[in-house]
Formats: sequence, structure tokens, C-alpha cells
Amino acid sequence: MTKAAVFGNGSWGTAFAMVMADAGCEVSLWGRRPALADTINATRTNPDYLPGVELPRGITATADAAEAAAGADFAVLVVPSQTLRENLAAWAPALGPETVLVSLMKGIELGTAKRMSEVIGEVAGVPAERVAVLTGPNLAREIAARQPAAAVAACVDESVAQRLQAACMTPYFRPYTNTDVVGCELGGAVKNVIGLAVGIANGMGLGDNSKATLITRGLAETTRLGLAMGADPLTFSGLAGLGDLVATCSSPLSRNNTFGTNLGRGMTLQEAVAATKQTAEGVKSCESVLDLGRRHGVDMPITETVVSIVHDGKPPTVALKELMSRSAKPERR
Ligand SMILES: NC(=O)C1=CN([C@@H]2O[C@H](COP(=O)(O)OP(=O)(O)OC[C@H]3O[C@@H](n4cnc5c(N)ncnc54)[C@H](O)[C@@H]3O)[C@@H](O)[C@H]2O)C=CC1
Ligand SMILES: O=C(CO)COP(=O)(O)O
Repeated sequence: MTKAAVFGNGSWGTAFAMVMADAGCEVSLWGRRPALADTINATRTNPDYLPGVELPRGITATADAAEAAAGADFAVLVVPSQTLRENLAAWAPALGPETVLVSLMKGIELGTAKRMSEVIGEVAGVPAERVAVLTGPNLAREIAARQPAAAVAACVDESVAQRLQAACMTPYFRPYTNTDVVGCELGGAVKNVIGLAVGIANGMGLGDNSKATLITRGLAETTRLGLAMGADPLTFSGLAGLGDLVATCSSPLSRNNTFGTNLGRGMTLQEAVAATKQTAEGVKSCESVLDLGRRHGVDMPITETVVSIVHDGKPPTVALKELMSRSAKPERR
């Protein structure tokens, strides 16, 4: 039987543990608080992150990383992106030499502008063939309700992507394989920033033309960055690109979208942070995505606008006027 260790028992870690258990895996779900692990085992629910959802029998919760990692075929990493480096340094010694490390995170590291798979390779000292990414339009609450959705299992080694695909395929969860890890990770990280932008527009009372413009031009700047970094541009019209962007930008379940809406309605950054219970990756990653764009000489005007609103306190109305008064350009260049 395939064994998975899921490191992170928040919304997506718990929902994905359900998917793997439903796919027939034996799943160990790690979280840093022993009391929550005990509650999950005793009640078969995770009241802090997925209240009211019954967890399958195949999941066992623990706060002991070595216990979770023992014999794992897959170590699924799903904590906030900015905490990965420190956490993984503690978990790595417990992982076996054959364990495939799978990133479910959608952020870029602040300071280094590294993708999560790069941080994993560096900290755990594993080659790219042992690092995979699982991404796509997968809002945790909908997956936990077993609503049908597709995803992408990506690895530079296609046979590893296929093993991951088999380990999480269920009647309601349909992963496709891809070998474009760079494109898949960029799609997931940049869509959070565009989700913030669309949320801000929503909070300002703007309509669907404005939101469709942000989504489409957001995808254009994601693709520009991807091309500069050697990604396959077709990845961005797939589930890891357009698919995830549409889910995040249209759903009130999206934390990034909701965070943006709160800012657009006039909340300060501090007020919006206080109103957000779970991880909205784009809030931190908008700065590292902009950093990544600059390192590759790529113009990312929407990302720049989001950073100016979120971190420089620029009023959304002023930022919008500036965005709309940029010089005229061809649609493709
Ligand atoms: N929630 C969703 O629908 C989806 C989330 N993701 C990505 O999954 C990642 C995790 O997000 P969620 O599970 O939604 O977040 P969450 O906020 O629901 O849960 C985060 C988990 O990490 C733990 N955590 C926080 N700081 C920590 C630290 N310093 N050390 C160890 N553990 C820590 C929390 O206790 C919690 O268990 C993010 O990168 C997000 O972009 C990806 C797809 C869907
Ligand atoms: O990545 C997600 C859906 O695929 C979840 O989006 P949020 O992190 O904005 O909730």
C-alpha cells in the first residue's frame, strides 16, 4: 500500500490527505500542535480548518514528524511558503532516501525569489527527479466536499509524476501529469497575486469587464515571466495557469480574493490581516514575485500595482489610475 506523510494539517493539507486516503493510500497527517492531532484522531474531524467534514479512516494524525515520515513513499509539504525552509530542515533527516517530496504550496520565497521546489531541493538535498508539485483549481473546501475537480501532478521525471497521479486519483479528483515544473509553480504563485488584484477591484465596486481584464492581463504577465524562466507557455492555458486563476479570481472561498476585497473596500493591511484566519500567500508573495520578475527583466504591472497597494499603502483608486495610464502597447510582444 502506498504511504503518504502530509506535513501541514491546515485547510489544504487536510483536504488533500482526504484525497490520498480516498485514493487508497495510508496517510499520516502531521501538524505542529499535539492537541489538534489528538482531536483529529478522536473525532475524525479537523475542527480548526475543515469544521463539519468527516475524515476517512485511512488518515492518522500526529505531531511527531519522524513518526509521520517513517516509510513514506510521498512526503507532501503544505505549510505557508515562507515557513517551508525552516520546517523542512527539521523534517528532512526523518525522510527516507526514496521518498518523493511533493509541494502543494503556492508561494515564492521572500529574499531569495526561489520557487518551493527549489527550496525543497536545496534544504533536503534531493535531485529534481525526487521533487514533485501538485497544483490546479483546488479550493480546499470544495475538494473536501468531494466536488469534481482536476489538477496537475508535475515532475521533471514523468514516471514520478505518474506515480503521484496514481496516488491521488479518485472518482472526484482527476490529476493530469506535466513535466513543466517551473510553469506549474509560477501559475500557482502568480495567480494569488492576480487574485488579490481582482479582489481589490471587486471591493472597489468594479464590474466584470474590469475583472476579466485583470485576469487576462494577469495571465499575460504570468506567461511573460514563465517564458523568461524557460517554462512552456502552454502550461499557462492549462489547469495550473488559467484553471487556477479562474477558480481563485471568481470564488469567495479564495483567501487571496477575499483579502483583496477587504483592501478594496478600504481596510488597511493590518485590518485585512486581522480579518484573515488562513494563509493568503499572495500578501507576502506579491513582493517575491515582483522580485522574480525584476531578476528576469520582466515587466509585471499588475503585480507591481498590488505591491504598491498592499505594502506601500497606495490608495487603490490612485493605483488603478496609474495602471490605466501606462503607455499604449500591442497586446502581444
Ligand atoms: N486552501 C486552499 O484551498 C489551497 C491552498 N493551497 C496552498 O497550500 C498552502 C497551505 O495553505 P492552507 O493549508 O490553505 O493554509 P492554512 O492557513 O489553512 O493552514 C496552514 C497550516 O500550516 C500551519 N503552520 C502555519 N505556520 C506554521 C509554521 N511556522 N510551522 C509549521 N506549521 C505552520 C498551520 O498550523 C496550518 O496547519 C499555501 O501555500 C496555499 O497557497 C493550494 C491549493 C489550495
Ligand atoms: O490555490 C487555491 C485554489 O486552487 C486556493 O486559493 P486561496 O489560497 O486564495 O484560497
